[in-house]
Amino acid sequence: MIELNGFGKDYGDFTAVDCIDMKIEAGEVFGFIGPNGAGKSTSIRFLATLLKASRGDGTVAGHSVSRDPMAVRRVVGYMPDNFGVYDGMRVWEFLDFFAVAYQIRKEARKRIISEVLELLDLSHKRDDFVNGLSRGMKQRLCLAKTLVHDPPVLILDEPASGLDPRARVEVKALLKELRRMGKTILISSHILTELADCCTSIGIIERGKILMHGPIDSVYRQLRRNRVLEVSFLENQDAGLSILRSSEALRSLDVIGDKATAEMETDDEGMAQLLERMLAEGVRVRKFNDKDPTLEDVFMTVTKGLVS
Ligand SMILES: Nc1ncnc2c1ncn2[C@@H]1O[C@H](COP(=O)(O)OP(=O)(O)OP(=O)(O)O)[C@@H](O)[C@H]1O
Repeated sequence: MIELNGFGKDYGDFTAVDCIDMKIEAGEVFGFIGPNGAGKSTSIRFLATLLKASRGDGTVAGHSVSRDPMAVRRVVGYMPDNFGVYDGMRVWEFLDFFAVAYQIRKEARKRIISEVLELLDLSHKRDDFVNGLSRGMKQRLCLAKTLVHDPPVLILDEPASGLDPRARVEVKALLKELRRMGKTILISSHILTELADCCTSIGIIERGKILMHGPIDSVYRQLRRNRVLEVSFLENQDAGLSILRSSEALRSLDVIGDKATAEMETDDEGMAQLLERMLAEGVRVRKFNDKDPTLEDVFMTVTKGLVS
């Protein structure tokens, strides 16, 4: 649904984005992550047809971004990182303004505006002035305006930045709802825990280069040579620890009270055999947990923190 093919962007002598390839399938929620200045907004603004490529191209729903930007605009709802809302306009007028820009007929506009206001939980603010809304509400209104032409693709640049925790949870719930409605969503965020909950795939960019991208599970798996095992012992802890220590897969071991945290270089089969051995030798365990890495772990492993 969204592709970048050798896309690159220079600002004068400076290469902001090198030459990147990226593919996002229909129905995905793709988290685009990277340190400050990595090239996320540049790539996003190109896909939203607001910036010309220095090299390469991209497609959205099969339309070339460089050659057919008008077709791309019809299928994309774009929310910029620094959104502006027009003062002196009421909420419904703001949405009507965008609906007119998308050439939606007058009869349909009223219905569509009511629907998006309801979806974004802003119906009660319909006649309020935009500049009187809280930041969270303005952000929701901005998301509402990306939906008025019912685009299959949403490109959202930091939609939850500056929001309080409750408003963030609401944005997350909204993303899930939009995914359920069949939208393909590209979202950039610094808040990794936020993305981990709702993304199906991710791309990590640093210094204008894609370091890794794909379905979130496969990204985790690729980084999972060493896994972290957490064991809590109920009985025969010494036997359990000596089984761990004698394992060739063991890379490090921390023991606090009845809990052991072991870094193991092994696969699923190796983990299963370890548990079988413990049980066979009379070790009783309360917890045997093969701890999943977090998106933060992935991010810290993949990026070098070279951009600031
Ligand atoms: N108009 C411009 N002129 C010159 N340099 C620019 C311009 N826009 C962006 N850059 C530079 O290009 C690089 C990539 O910027 P971009 O905004 O794409 O990064 P980002 O990953 O979105 O960062 P952030 O997370 O801080 O928003 C940065 O070094 C930035 O300073």
